[in-house]
Amino acid sequence: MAAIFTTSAPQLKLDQHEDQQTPRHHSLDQPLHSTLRTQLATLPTPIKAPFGQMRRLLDTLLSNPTLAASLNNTYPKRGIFKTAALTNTNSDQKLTLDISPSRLELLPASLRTELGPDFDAVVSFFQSVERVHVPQILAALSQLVGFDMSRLHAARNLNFRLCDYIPSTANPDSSNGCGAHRDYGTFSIIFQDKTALTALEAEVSPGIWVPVPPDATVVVCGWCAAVLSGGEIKAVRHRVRRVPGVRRISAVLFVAPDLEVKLRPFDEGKWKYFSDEIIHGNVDVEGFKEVMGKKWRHREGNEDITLNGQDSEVDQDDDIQRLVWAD
Ligand SMILES: O=C(O)CCC(=O)C(=O)O
Ligand SMILES: [Fe+2]
Repeated sequence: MAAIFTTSAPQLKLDQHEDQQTPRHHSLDQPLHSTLRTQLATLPTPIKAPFGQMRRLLDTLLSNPTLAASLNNTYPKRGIFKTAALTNTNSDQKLTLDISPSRLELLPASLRTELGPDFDAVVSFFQSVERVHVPQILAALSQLVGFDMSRLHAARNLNFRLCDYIPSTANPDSSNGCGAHRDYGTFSIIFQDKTALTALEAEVSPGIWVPVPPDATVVVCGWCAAVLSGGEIKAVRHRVRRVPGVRRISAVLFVAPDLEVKLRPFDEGKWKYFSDEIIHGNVDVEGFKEVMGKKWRHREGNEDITLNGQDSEVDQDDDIQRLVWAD
């Protein structure tokens, strides 16, 4: 089913779904590039994620603050293992472990040894996903948008992230595992540990949230894909609902264009839908990541910001919409 433009809001809108029970992401018989166009796409035969080792690594870091501090000291600017949810009741109620390729290079060999085989298993899992699935998805996106996306993704602007939705956060009754957002980059591959009850949800039309099956490995496109494709690819809003007492782990590989890539639609015919900032080539990936980064770190409890004296989620999303789209 094709996506459509509307003239009043020059953003891709999903067609109304006849039956809102399931997100349109798991039609495995459709080629990947056609599902990426409007919704989440499912990877039919994903690499198996080592969730047992992931869980053990997260448990080790949580129960060993000295080890966690040594890890965080290798990247003092932001840290690696983030635990704001242990003390912040309003932020996303999850812990994260962010190990980008560049941060990995900063790890001393002795610390790597201390982190042990579980850490190694997690790193090699992400490296396999990068080797196998990233080219596959970039090829599908290239076919969809009609230009070679892989040449914009040569410098490994990636992040390997584990999310741990532990029950014992500062706000154990909260259902907010991960607040509604769009990812900043080109796409993210989300592996889930099959935990039922808690759910990753996608917004299939404004205000309509639909759970993704807990055993699906999904591809969610982000803002960079939406802009570069001239709105042909949708940046899907998603969130994670949490259930008290239930732990969920996910592993996410975020893929973004190289930092110096200008965020401007490849097809000039689409420029009219975008802001002056975008069409004049004033927004590059690095600058856009900086703006978005403040918002997601705020949502995750790792940075304080106020926007126009407020910090509501709606304002934050509106801000990005204003930066990207024409009035
Ligand atoms: O945990 C998940 O399933 C999704 C997490 C997510 O959307 C994110 O970290 O951007
Ligand atoms: Fe996300």
